[in-house]
Amino acid sequence: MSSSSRQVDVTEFGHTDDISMDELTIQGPVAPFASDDDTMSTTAPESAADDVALNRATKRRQQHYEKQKARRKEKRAQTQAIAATDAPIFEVRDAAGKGKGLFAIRHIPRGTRILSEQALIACSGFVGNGSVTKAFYGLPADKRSAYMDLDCKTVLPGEQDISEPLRNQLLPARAIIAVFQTNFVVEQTHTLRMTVYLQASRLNHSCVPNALASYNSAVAGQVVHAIHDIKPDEEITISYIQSLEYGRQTRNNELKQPVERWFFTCECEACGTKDRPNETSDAMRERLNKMRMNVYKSMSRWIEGSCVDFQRLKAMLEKRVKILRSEHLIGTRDFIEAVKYASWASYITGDILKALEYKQCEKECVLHGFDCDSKLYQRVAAELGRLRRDGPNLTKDVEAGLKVHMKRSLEEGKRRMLAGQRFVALEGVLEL
Ligand SMILES: C[S@@+](CC[C@H](N)C(=O)[O-])C[C@H]1O[C@@H](n2cnc3c(N)ncnc32)[C@H](O)[C@@H]1O
Repeated sequence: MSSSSRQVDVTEFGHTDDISMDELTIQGPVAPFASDDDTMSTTAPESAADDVALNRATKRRQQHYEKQKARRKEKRAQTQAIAATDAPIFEVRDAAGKGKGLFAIRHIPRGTRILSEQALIACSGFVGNGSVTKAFYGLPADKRSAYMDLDCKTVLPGEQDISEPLRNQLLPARAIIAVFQTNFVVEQTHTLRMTVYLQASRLNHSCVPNALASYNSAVAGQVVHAIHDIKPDEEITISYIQSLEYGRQTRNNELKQPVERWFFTCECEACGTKDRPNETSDAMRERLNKMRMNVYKSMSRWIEGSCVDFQRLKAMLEKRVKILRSEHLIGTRDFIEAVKYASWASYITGDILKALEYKQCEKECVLHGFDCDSKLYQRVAAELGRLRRDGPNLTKDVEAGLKVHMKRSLEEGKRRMLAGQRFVALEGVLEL
């Protein structure tokens, strides 16, 4: 199917924010789609033999979906059982060489909401030293002391040669800023805000994270979900960087962008140690980076109206998904993006069954990583529902949705970059 020159509506594919929960439920087995569009011919039966083969394939798929559905139901029951008990599922403990960290104290199944928390301090608009100290002094005494107990590794300009205790002794207000700089997260609400949390701020970084942290507007705060099953005593980790599809060196450089905030070099299983770097993983992540860049380039060209070989793009995206799996990155933002694009590319090349499979996978990952009260889940579930219902008749919507999504991602990237740069304003701390 040629997709480069087609005129498209600017309706977002499947986007709706006010969808009912009924619409979000899976709508039974996938029906084979017949199409009067010859570009969809891979899914349209041409003879009785094709018909029989297609029915068999559909039946197999149906059984596969039923099994998956039963497995999901069982998992969901497990995570709900955990959420229903008041017993803590994690604790804050020393994490060798990393300060403190969060550790599971019992088995945490994938998809469990590990924590849901409101910000201790939130600053919006132009965030500078003044707004952070003002927010701090607005806290009750017990919260101020809990805040000051958070990590404050940050070294501000001009103080490289002063030891950490002395730095904070000399300039107490400086410690307030340093705690903020070490722990803030950037959140997209109706505006961009920078926040510090008491518990979520204890999460350490890994390039093979087992949890995902996000802002959830339904709870007006951070939520953290297990994206893998987590064993008792295992550390709960998240990724501090936007993408994990980079080689080791670049990932560690990313941790220092746009300014050094955290002062550590990651030694997770994907990084290895300085003396024994994990070269196999490094090669895989470099490959992922190249693939991702190629995908972005192709997509940008496509947005600008050039022709793109979607068959090749689809093959590359499928490879990307495979490598992400082998790197244990299922459920991460990178993985969700990869399956989303793989679904789009499959759809555009006429492989609707694959498009459905990838979309189902995306929905499952979003369910585990963000849960059903997130806007993202509601959107993806609605997209899957529409894909199931309307199959091949969505071409325009799919293409338009893809373009809107790509443009939005690029803008979001720029906004986040600006937010990070804005915070460099805190460099002026020594003038307090
Ligand atoms: C947001 S805090 C995380 C919690 C912190 N460890 C604590 O004790 O409160 C960020 C700091 O944790 C440490 N950290 C996080 N991830 C790490 C890692 N993978 N290796 C070493 N240190 C890490 C760094 O000192 C960083 O400045």
